[in-house]
Amino acid sequence: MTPDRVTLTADELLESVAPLVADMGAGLPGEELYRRLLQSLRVLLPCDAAALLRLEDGSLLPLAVDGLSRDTLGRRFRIAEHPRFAALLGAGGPLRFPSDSPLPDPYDGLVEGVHGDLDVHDCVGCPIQLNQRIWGLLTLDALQPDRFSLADLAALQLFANLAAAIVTVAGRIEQLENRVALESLRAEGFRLAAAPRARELIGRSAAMRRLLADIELVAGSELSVLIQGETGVGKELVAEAIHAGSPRVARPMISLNCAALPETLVESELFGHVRGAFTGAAGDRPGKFELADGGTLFLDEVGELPLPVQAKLLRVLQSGQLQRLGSDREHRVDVRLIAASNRDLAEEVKAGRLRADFYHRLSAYPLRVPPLRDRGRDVLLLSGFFLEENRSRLGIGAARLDASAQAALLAYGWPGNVRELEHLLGRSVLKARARHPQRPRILSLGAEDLELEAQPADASSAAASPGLAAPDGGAVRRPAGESLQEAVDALKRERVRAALAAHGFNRAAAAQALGLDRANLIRLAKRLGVALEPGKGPRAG
Ligand SMILES: Nc1ncnc2c1ncn2[C@@H]1O[C@H](COP(=O)(O)OP(=O)(O)OP(=O)(O)O)[C@@H](O)[C@H]1O
Repeated sequence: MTPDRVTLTADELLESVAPLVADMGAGLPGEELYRRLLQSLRVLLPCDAAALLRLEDGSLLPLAVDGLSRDTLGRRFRIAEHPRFAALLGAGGPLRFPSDSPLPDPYDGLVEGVHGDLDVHDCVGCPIQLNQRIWGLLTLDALQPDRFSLADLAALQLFANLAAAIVTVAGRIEQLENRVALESLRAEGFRLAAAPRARELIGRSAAMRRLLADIELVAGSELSVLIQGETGVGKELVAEAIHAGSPRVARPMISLNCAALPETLVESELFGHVRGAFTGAAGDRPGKFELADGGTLFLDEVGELPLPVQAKLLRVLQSGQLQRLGSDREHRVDVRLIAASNRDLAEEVKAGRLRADFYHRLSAYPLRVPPLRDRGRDVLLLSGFFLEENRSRLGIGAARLDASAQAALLAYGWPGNVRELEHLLGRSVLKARARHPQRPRILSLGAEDLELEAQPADASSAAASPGLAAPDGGAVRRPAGESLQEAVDALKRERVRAALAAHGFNRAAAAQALGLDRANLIRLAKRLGVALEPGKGPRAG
């Protein structure tokens, strides 16, 4: 709860603002400046929560929060769904929502230390203007009604102005650090505005920051990028981010999942065909390579490409020339390649399943996406992001994680990574809603709502192998003398068998339980010699 309020004096105002002005001159990073701004604001205007949000594409993105749960930082609040935010953005100045305001509070359930509904409270906010345009919002919430006065609104306006100055300073510092001239930033802005936006990569952990810095570095180059990492870590999102940050962004990124196609079709998908090239080729058709001309070709599950196709692909990459199947006409293509795999491709080369020359051509710039268990509290940010998406989709007033749920999410090993978290939260919100037909204003998820399985002690180290798709957490046996790869394969075999049996050999359901694509499961089962039908040998279908 907030301490008793004080009356604002000019001295107090000066005292809280002066250190901030000094911080601005000290070259601190933006995030730290924003955090200090909120802390000073809460000292001056005692309250239970404060937030700084940036306006982007019809949503508000929290940049810094104080007194709100950590997962708030991952949430994206769509303005159309939050009337208080809409009112604040339209207010032109500071605005107060009294405790009897009928408008739902976007922070319902998110104020730290409050476990039930946020029933009686006082809330103020103020738009932040930059270059005569609304840049974002500052908001304050107090659990006590009538906490804020008219004088407080004036102080809030002052802080909103200060926030605008801090945003400008932080932006300048970032530009200087990146040694990017303002003009080129502007040009970049126009270029990006014209192109479709990549999905956002949520995360602030050290591992994610390193990855984001790598993405930024390689995006502007023409190098081929090989993205490796376990299943569900976000490799496709990383590919999108590289394309979005590249000079090719105005041209398309064309994707092909090499595991999803039968071998006979892969070549025609990649290189196209002419009429009559094979049975069923009724007309001329360009391949993905031609469609990606001037842009980026993203080959997902690249380790699944058959060896002859690898050789052909390598020739096209080296010469920039291709022929559609059944044609001898040469087409020139200018394509940047990004490839991804959840297998350890160096191992695949050793095992003779991947051509070494092809591997080296792909991995001019190798990137490894860290597993979710190595991203610390990013789990909570991502949870906030997915909860907000589900809340919005299901028309729920508010969805939150209680302390037990947060602890359980942080303790879990995430063998299926971000995809597993996304699906788990989607399921949990749906089930929790069904359990509460009276529709409470705040749907609060506890650890028991999450249905997280207990982790074996060595699950995370076993899952650390990039070749391992999705162990579901059973016991792991390690016979003496077995190599790591053999042990991993044995574990995979056991998991795939168990999943198929548990789902009556329904491949789609088993694949989903393992966090894999159906086609991937089939390939994996074939490679491991696991029967895809009851009482039979391995067979694709
Ligand atoms: N950092 C992130 N922020 C937001 N969403 C994410 C993030 N990482 C992954 N996701 C989401 O998780 C899901 C899985 O991501 P994606 O398909 O990119 O994984 P992948 O590594 O390519 O998986 P696979 O190896 O199985 O193909 C997607 O819905 C994606 O949007």
